Amino acid sequence: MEQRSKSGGKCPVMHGANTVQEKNVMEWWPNALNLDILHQHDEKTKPYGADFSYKDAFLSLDLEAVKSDLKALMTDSQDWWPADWGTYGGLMIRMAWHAAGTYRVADGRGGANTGNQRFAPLNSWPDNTNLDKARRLLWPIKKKYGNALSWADLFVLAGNMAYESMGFKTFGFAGGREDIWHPEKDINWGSEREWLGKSRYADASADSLANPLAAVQMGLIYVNPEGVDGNPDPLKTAHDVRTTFARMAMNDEETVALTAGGHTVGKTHGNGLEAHLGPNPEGADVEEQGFGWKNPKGSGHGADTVTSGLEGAWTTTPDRWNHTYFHLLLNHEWELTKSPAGAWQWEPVAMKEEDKPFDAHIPGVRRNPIMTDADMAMKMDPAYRKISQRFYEDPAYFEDVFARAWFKLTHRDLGPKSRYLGADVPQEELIWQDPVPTVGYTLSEAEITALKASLLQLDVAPADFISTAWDSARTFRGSDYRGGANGARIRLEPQRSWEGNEPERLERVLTALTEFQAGLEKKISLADLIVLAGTAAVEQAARKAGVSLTVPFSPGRGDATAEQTDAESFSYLEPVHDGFRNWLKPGVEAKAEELLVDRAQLMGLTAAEMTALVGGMRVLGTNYGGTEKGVFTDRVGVLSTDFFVHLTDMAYSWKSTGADSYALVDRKTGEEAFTASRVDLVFGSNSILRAYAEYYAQDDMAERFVQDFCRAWVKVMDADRFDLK
Ligand code: HEM
Repeated sequence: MEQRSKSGGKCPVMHGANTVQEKNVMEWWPNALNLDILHQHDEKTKPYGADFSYKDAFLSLDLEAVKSDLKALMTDSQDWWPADWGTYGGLMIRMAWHAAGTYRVADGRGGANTGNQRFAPLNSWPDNTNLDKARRLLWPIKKKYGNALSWADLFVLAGNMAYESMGFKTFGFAGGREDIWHPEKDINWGSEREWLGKSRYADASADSLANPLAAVQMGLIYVNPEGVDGNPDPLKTAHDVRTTFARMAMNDEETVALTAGGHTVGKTHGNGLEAHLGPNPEGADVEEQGFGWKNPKGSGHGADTVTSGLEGAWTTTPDRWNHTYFHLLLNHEWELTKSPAGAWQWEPVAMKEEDKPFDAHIPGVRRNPIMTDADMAMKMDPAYRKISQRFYEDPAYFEDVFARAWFKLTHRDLGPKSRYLGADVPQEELIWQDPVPTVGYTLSEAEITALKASLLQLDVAPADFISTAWDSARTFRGSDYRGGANGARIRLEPQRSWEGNEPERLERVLTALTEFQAGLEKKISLADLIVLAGTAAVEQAARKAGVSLTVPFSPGRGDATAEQTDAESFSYLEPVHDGFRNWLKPGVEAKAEELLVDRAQLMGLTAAEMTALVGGMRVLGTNYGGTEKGVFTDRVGVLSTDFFVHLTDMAYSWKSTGADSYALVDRKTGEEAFTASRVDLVFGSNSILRAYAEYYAQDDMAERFVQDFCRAWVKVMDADRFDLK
């Protein structure tokens, strides 16, 4: 940019960088479909080769050595960022909590699973102030253990070891979080262009926070510690806390436990003015080397630290695990005061000296403890108060609830237990892990072939087998590895009643498969049979297109029971659209093509795979409700490229025939040849999707298309088979 202005337009040769950074090509069309999200975290961004297995690398790690190094680090205070009371425990726990706390159950995105705190925007969120120091303190350990320990795993493990070094026994630790190498493009952090702008609640009394967002202001992990929009009022804050923690799948009890267990140790920092802090890491000068929030006051650290602007510790002994949080909160009167930085906080009206914590850096000096507005909510909100009282009276119970909630917080987006790695994985099976029983059988190729033939003899339309297998698998989302065909939860509530699963058709297919299962000598799970039947039908459709191939099938899925299924939590996986089966629930306002791409991203599909699957499903007769819309073929059930061929054929023109209704009109006769939905037309109108559609419409692509469709099919069916990976 500067180069061009300096040259005054005289020199036609651009010196230096030839790529223009300031404007992304697509910014000209702000409403264009974002297909980029399908290609994020491409192999090209990864510094190691495609054959690197983080799983193998992690399993080679001496976890006990890492843990003892981390414990030693907690009390090894560095002059460049001195530890409060000689321990980094509080700082490391806050870092782990902020890494995990971005998780939202609505779309499964965010969370601790990717190490995304290293990148913008999270590395520079106002709420993450000074966590750049926490990460840099960890660098020697990351450097020492290298690729065998991801940043993502290290963040969580550091939080655990912080607790252990301070005397709290954690519930366990599982590794397996693979780092990403650039920020996610798929996470909606909110549309604001201003940090800490107005609260996202249009009305504090209403539940108006748009899903999937789980923070009330841009740049916060959850709520404003000073109160809604910075106005202290613990009851209003309680409402914000309840909504936002529920977005992270935490109930009231877990919420109180987490807040209290978190604030049992460490402190807030506000010994100076936040306004004087330098730019955040992403915006800071090069000599800051990735650090941000340079603090001009005094030493800039230690006793002078400015983070949130609040100042003080919550408990009597914040350098170690203790049980004074509820004692101080519940047994004292608290009044509103301002920190040295001018932030609202609560301090006790009166308190015995020995109940007060020592200053973090000046020996022998005691300070008033403080509470944020959120802590006060734990006392003032009636439901939270009851829980706080119970925890106060039964510290062992509190410890158990907190240990479990901390484990859930930091492990939820790692997915089911089959993805957990390492010797510290807890034995106990937890309902939020969506457990699926393991099966003991194997199937030979001959057995699979025989089963497929018998399944196709059943009185079920092949398209119904395909739809059922698809519906059982399509709930999978790679954002938190939930959903999928494994477990056969499509036969349980709430899934079997979901509108998108066409309950009546589903019932028919399930009844046929259950009877078939009962007649088998070998016990085979329904989850396997659902996928196998769909796969057999796909193979048959391929054969009808003249392509004979065996679609790989990996047996080994289990059938989960209702007791193993958290029905409420599964309701988040309910589809409101399925662009593959050409369905948009009436009343859903989002653009169908955006929903399609979002779903494809969650399923881990590339744009080409998404295109192949849409094109294939259109000709297989799997449209929702058996509709004709988007079926551009007169040979339904043949895995042909007809959808693409007709879509790109200039013999037809398009016209709109109503809401989400279009027709393909024969230019010569003027007759409507096929009817279409908006999603169908997008494959002809969006330049990128059209490129894929044209690719498959080429004369020599029929066989290749069948192969691609089948590969993508297997990818979807096996998306949740972590046991195979
Ligand atoms: C209810 C919502 C919460 C609010 C509003 C809140 C707010 C805050 C604030 C303002 C700070 C001070 C940061 C600083 O100035 O250094 C802080 C620190 C801290 N928070 Fe929270 N927090 C919440 C929940 C949690 C949870 C769930 C945990 C962990 C389970 C947690 C763990 C910590 C820890 C350990 C610190 C101390 C950091 C240090 O010593 O440097 N907080 N929190």
